[in-house]
Amino acid sequence: MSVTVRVPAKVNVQLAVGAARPDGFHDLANVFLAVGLYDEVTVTGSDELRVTCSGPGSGQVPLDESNLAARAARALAGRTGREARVHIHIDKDIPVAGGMAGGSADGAAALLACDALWGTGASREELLEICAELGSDVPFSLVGGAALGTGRGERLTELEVGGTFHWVFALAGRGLSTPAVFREFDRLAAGRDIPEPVASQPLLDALAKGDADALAEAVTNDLQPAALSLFPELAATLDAGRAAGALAALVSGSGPTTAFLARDAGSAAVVAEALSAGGTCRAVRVAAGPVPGATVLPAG
Ligand SMILES: C[C@](O)(CO)[C@H](O)COP(=O)(O)OP(=O)(O)OC[C@H]1O[C@@H](n2ccc(N)nc2=O)[C@H](O)[C@@H]1O
Ligand SMILES: Nc1ncnc2c1ncn2[C@@H]1O[C@H](COP(=O)(O)OP(=O)(O)OP(=O)(O)O)[C@@H](O)[C@H]1O
Repeated sequence: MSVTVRVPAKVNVQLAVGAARPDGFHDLANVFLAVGLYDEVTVTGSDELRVTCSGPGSGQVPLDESNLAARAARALAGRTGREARVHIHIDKDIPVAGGMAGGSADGAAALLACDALWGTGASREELLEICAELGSDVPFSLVGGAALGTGRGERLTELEVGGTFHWVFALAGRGLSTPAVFREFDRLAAGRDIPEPVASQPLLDALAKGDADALAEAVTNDLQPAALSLFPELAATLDAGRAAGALAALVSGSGPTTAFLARDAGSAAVVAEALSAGGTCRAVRVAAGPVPGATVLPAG
C-alpha cells in the first residue's frame, strides 16, 4: 500500500529578523504564504527505510538519513513505537536550496504520509510538535495557507487572506545555504541595535483584504541584504522584474530565489516572459497563493 501527499512551497511576505539568540537561532516575525509549486511525496511499505528522488534539481537532494523526509519518518516511528520501514519517493518541483522551504515541505509531507500509512492516530498537535523539531519552516508546510510564525518561525498563528496573490519566481543558477545567510545577517548587523521582530499591521491588513497593491507596499525581508551580499548578481534579477512591471520584487526567504508580486495572472505572465528573456536567472515559474498545506491525495 502507498500514500501520496502533495505539499506546497512558501514565500515569505514579511521576514523580520531579531538578534542572534544564545542557541544560535534568531527570533522572527515570519509571515508565510503557501504558493502553488508542489513536491509529491509517496511512502510505500518496505523492508527498510529508503529515499529516492526525481525531478529538477533532484541530484542535489541527499538520499541518506539527513533527508528531512527520512528524518520525519524516523521521528514519527520513534514516537509511535514502530520502525520506519518505508520507501519514500520525492517527486520534486520545488527549487532545491532556493529559500522556498523545499526540504521542509518534504519533511511535512513524509510525516503526513507515514501517519496515514501506519494509521498512528497521532493528533494534529503531535504532528506539529514533530514538525517543529525537524525545522523552523516545517510546521508551516503542514498547515499551508498563510500564517505568522514567531519564535524561530515554528509557532504559528493562521492568517485570513481575502484573495489570491499572483507571483513569479526567478530561480538562480546556484543555491544559498540558510545558515550562511543568517551568519551574513549577523556579520552585517554587528555593532547595530536590532529591534524585536514584529508583524507589520499594514501587511496583515493587505493580506486580509486580498489587496496586491497594499501588499506590495508592505513586503519586507530582513535577510535580503545578507542574501545580496553573498549573491550580488540577484540585484540584476530584482531590477529586471521591477522593470517588467512587478508590483514588488524581493528575495524569497534566505534566497536565492527571487519573488515578484504581480497585479493579476496576465501581468504575472508578462513579468515571467520578460525575466525568461532577460537571461539574469536560470528558470522562471509562475504560482499563486494561498493554497492549502500538505494534503493526502486520493488513492489510485
Ligand atoms: C529563512 C527561512 O526559510 C524563512 O522562512 C527560515 O527561517 C529557515 O527555516 P529552516 O530552513 O527550517 O531552518 P532550520 O532548519 O530550523 O535552521 C537552519 C539554520 O538556519 C538558521 N536559523 C533558522 C531559523 C531561525 N529562526 N534562525 C536561524 O538562525 C540557524 O543557523 C539554523 O541552524
Ligand atoms: N527532502 C529534501 N529536499 C531538499 N533538500 C533537502 C531535503 N532534505 C534535506 N535537504 C538538505 O537541505 C538543504 C536545503 O534545501 P532546501 O531545498 O530545503 O532549501 P531551502 O528551500 O532554501 O530551505 P528553507 O527555505 O527552508 O530555508 C539542501 O541543500 C539539502 O542538503
